[in-house]
Amino acid sequence: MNDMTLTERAVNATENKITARNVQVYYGENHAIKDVDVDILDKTVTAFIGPSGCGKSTFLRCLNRMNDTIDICRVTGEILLDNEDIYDRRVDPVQLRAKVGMVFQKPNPFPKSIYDNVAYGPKIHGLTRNRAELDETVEASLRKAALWNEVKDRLTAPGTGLSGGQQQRLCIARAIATSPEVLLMDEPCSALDPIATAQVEELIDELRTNYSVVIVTHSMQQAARVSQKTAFFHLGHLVEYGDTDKIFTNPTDPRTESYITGRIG
Ligand SMILES: Nc1ncnc2c1ncn2[C@@H]1O[C@H](COP(=O)(O)OP(=O)(O)OP(=O)(O)O)[C@@H](O)[C@H]1O
Repeated sequence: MNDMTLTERAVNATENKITARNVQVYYGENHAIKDVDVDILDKTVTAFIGPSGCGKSTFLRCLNRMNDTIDICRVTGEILLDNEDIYDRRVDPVQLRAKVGMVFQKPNPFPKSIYDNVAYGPKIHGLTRNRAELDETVEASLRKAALWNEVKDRLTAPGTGLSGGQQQRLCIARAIATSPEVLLMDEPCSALDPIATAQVEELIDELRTNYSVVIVTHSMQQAARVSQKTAFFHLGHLVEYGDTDKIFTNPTDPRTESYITGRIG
């Protein structure tokens, strides 16, 4: 894969998918996210970068309320998905997470067959009416995750028997199967070899045709390759957010410059 091909493609979306205003996150006394305002665009890949511990994963988890599962974590401020407050008490977090899917650092397929891994979400959310529809959803999701050709003859084999890169694409297929609008990816390539990483990066670029994708990455090269927008976090603050090309070639804030030139982080 040519490093430049992905970033050269023009940003084709300007609509906001997620709007965050004045977001604060606390773990007990630790104020981990401070005054974050950001607009995440639809049909765009947004990269969150910054030194270890700056709050990238914490803020990512705010976007589908995964922080709800951490007892000591408290989130304040406003996060809107299509102008609706995702922290409104009427919002069911399980339904929200079907709309705002997540892929984790380490591939984590369920100890089930390849088919059942992908069918799980549509089944629990009642998205298909019969087996034929479920089969279609499973196939379409595996195709979108660029995995179908590799697994179509062994759908009943365990998902955990696939290679690391295939497992990660299976997890992406599982996330896609509930027809999400946003995909959150927390360092999705950190456990993968360079070939599997290139495949997943290629896939991320394809996914933005249909989804808003937000990716946390430690790799600035990866952020430059896959994203159109980049947010740089430092000590819990969102220091700078803008076009990826601008952030990497002509950042406004000296802290961003120090990070991308390797002086901090
Ligand atoms: N489950 C948790 N319980 C308590 N504190 C946490 C928890 N998760 C994160 N933190 C704290 O929140 C701050 C931000 O951590 P976070 O993992 O979001 O940063 P990060 O930028 O994603 O780091 P890394 O790049 O190392 O993954 C840190 O001070 C961290 O110790």
